Amino acid sequence: MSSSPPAVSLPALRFDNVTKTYRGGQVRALGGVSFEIAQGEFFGLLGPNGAGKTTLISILAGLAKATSGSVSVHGHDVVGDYAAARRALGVVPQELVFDPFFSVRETLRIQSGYFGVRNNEAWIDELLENLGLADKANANMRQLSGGMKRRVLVAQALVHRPPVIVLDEPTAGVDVELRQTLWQFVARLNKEGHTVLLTTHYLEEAEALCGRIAMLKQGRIVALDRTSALLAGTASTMLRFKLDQALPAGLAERARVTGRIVQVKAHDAAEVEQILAALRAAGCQIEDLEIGRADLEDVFLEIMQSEPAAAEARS
Ligand SMILES: Nc1ncnc2c1ncn2[C@@H]1O[C@H](COP(=O)(O)OP(=O)(O)OP(=O)(O)O)[C@@H](O)[C@H]1O
Repeated sequence: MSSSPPAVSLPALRFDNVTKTYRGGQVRALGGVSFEIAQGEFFGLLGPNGAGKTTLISILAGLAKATSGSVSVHGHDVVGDYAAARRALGVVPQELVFDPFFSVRETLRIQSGYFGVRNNEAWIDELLENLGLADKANANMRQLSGGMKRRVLVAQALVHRPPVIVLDEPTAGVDVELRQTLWQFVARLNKEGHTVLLTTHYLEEAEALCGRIAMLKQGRIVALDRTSALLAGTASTMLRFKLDQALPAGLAERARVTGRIVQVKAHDAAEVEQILAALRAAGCQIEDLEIGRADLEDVFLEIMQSEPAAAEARS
């Protein structure tokens, strides 16, 4: 049996100066990533495409090897103590890979066997029920829609009741119903003490769910803080409106434009007035004006645009 100190004093996950290069050092996916996630946290890992999120999760799950540095799960090194580290983890991968010949229930039984868990039917039933899969238990994997397969991926990751749950973009391309079902269930597991590490491009989800967030850019952490602190640390007001014509010079370079929707940041009421005056002076006909608080997407864009990739983590 292990002689480690009581589990509660150990971080759930620890990344210590993790680097990863590909193609003989030509591609640097991770450039020295260090942070810890405490047991029971709901933690978000955000970053643009290619930032290194999946690489970090692959190293954590033992699917890729770090070029240098180390990663541990509840104190178990993912290389030196692979079996124990892997047992403590439930990883929901991005890609849907299944054996098409097994039914949903058989798939979950096989996965239980892989982790040496016997007599797991009650928990498998609970997973099927909570993930809206109960009526698909005997369906073959190849008969399921993409969204249903994704539910099975989640069930598969949780079959051995891991204390740490890792979700790599679990809601990419899935419908609203599954997102709600999934978040309800994951939030319940988190309340019951499971640690959750989530990567997502849906920043609204990260803002609603995660207590702390790290942002990766080009393989380095450029922000790491409580979600509330990240939100508080940015300009507090956003003007949002619709516009069918070009923005006047001076506003165009400060604005975020998505189709007809324009968003401009303002630091205070005087700046709001200046922006509206500039629009009026340029003869812009704006519609559906809203003045609201900056959200995580605004914070994310601000950090990604301003932080040099080589910046060290703020914690
Ligand atoms: N097997 C590989 N060979 C070469 N380069 C790779 C390999 N896997 C990843 N990379 C590179 O490493 C970097 C990080 O990729 P990674 O997939 O970890 O990013 P990500 O943050 O998960 O992106 P996304 O949001 O698109 O999933 C990218 O530049 C990518 O091209």
